Amino acid sequence: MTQTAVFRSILPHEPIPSEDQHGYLYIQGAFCPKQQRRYGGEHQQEEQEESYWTVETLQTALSRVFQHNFASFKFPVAAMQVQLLDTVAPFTKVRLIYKTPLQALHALVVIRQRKMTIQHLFQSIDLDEHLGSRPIQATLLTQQPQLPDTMAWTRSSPPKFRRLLLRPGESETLLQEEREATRFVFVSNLLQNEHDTDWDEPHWVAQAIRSAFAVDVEVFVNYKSLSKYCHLGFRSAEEAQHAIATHQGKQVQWKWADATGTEHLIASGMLFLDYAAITQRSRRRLVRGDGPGEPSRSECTSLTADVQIPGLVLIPDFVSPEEEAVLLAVLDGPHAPWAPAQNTPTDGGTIKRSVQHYGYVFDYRTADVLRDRSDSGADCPPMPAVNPGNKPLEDFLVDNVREGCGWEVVAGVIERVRRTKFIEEDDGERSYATINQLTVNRYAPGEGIGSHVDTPSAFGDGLISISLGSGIVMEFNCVQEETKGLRKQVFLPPRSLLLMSKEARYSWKHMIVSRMTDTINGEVVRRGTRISLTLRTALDTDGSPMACVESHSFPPCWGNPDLLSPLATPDCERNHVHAVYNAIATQWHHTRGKRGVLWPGATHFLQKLPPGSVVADVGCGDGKYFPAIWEAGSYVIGTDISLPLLETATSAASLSDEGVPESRRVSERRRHLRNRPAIAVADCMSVPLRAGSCDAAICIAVMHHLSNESRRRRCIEELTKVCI
Ligand SMILES: O=C(O)CCC(=O)C(=O)O
Ligand SMILES: [Fe+2]
Repeated sequence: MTQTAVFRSILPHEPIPSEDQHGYLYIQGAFCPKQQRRYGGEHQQEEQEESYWTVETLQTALSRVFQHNFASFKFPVAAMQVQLLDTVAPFTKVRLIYKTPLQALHALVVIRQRKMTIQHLFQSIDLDEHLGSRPIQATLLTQQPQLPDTMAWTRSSPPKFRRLLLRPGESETLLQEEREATRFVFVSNLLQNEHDTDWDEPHWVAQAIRSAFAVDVEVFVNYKSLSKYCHLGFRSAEEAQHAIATHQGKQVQWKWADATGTEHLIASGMLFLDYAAITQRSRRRLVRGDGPGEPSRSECTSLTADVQIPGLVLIPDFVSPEEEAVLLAVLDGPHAPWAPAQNTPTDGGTIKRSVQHYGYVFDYRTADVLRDRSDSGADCPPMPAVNPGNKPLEDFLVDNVREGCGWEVVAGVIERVRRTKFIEEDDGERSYATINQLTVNRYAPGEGIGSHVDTPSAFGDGLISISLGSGIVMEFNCVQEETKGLRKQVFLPPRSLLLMSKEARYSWKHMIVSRMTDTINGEVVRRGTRISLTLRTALDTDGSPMACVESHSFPPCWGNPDLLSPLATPDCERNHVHAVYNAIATQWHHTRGKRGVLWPGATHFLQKLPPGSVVADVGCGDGKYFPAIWEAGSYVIGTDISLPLLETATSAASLSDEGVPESRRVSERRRHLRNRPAIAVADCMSVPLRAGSCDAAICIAVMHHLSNESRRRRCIEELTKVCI
């Protein structure tokens, strides 16, 4: 036995491994005397004394306590060895080694039942010190390796069972097969209703049941409600069948004698047994996260099926990887409408993470929704609206994902959420069609969100959070009086949807701890950037849902949606104009570029310009009009948003006269101009030429590519600007 041995805690339902040579108990508390404080007379001066306890003194004291049978204070189980696991004050961890696992179990039960404190322990050896008065925490340990996956239920989430009874519409053959295959058994008439106060120690009851059935059986008792039934998990279906065959209808009277010799009645009456199975939800649990040597360590491994907070639902893979990529590109892209930093202060300063609000602004200062969108700072972008035409929503999403139309995909995913029928315990199906507010949170590694309940008067029931990019652990803290302080962690995988409704929404605070890593399944995982979509129903002051303010105009931006900034390139232009020209630039030039026909009106206009004029050719493409400008005796400065197209204007093909009709050739006199045309990559929304620096501007076959009126107006303004 060395200090480096690996231990894991035994949960109440687990069998105590019979192969364990010894019994191990882990106890926790502050085993060091409190620093003594003396108050000096009138001046109330505080004088502190350093703790003089050392590892040796404590080791001696603890050994005296635990290695003797102190009948007087009813701690009759002497340990073989006492190991102090900490080497510095306040010495919180101690491991006791007993001769047998059963002895360790007895010691555990005594410590728990007597709610033993450290003060209590040391009184038995007349140690007059100021010691802690909080109950010691005791856990039974084993050196056995982890349980097989099928048995490794987490502490907070034992499986849920159902009786294997024939339900209307179900096949009898199927039921028979299920009964033959299950290793779980329902037992009733087993537990006493009238029990003494010492009775309900889980390990103790479990031990009694085990000795009646089989040592290796798992025992699942609902101790909270002290119901008269329990479930047993045998190692195989055959063992389960055997147990039913041998114990059905048996008259029993089981007692359990504790270490002091006191007998406790566990069961009396006629047993009834039946087949049981675990429910679908329980199957989805992850394996236990207890790390080696650290009993009861809370780890962030749980899915909602484990944490069992009523109203908490997690749907993995709610968005596809393709949808996620497109959503991240727009929501974290250059045109994402982040809220100005001054819009996001909390009491303690400015919140670190960036946020976007749609529909209604959530004001972190007042923890309320800004209901009047005409107020300054309340004019966030409207909710992205779907426009699927006659298409089913999912086809609309597939098409827009393929085309990379990100805002349409945001709108489609919101609509998918509104149409989702969530299965909630007790209530059956429920959907949240009234969703009218979206907050996008961007968490860089190390960023989080403080513990909160979303303001009940600001948002209705049903808070939805979709995780994109990195997964993260969300922590829930119970605020309900009876179970206050209960803490649960849920891992939110990327692309999952989390619903918080009812108890999970109103009686639990949620938070994301600001840190760089999460421990998932015992493994420390670095966080990446997480973008979350929080979808809620903003409420009016009378509690009714606010109107849904939505728009098909993308990209969304702050301010009046009718006055969309013309400077922002809409996705449809980016994807259907820019990307297309970039891709086809060379072919386009060959097939219709220089060799195509010029507009007669345009050539006429150019010829009428006074010689020596400077002409801006905005959206010049491959420079098709350059020769006509030069031949008219003018100079040209060409701009275009597509670099590949501009490159064709200076390519070898452009410089050669091969295949170019006589009328389109550049004369010898103008050759020097052709060899180094003045060109620049530029957006026609912002032409980089000084106002009035040109004599004329042309903009040919461009305007129809601009997708809204404000952009077309803006382009014309730019053309006028360079000439006037
Ligand atoms: O990022 C999340 O998933 C949760 C955000 C949240 O709780 C909130 O914005 O109120
Ligand atoms: Fe929240």
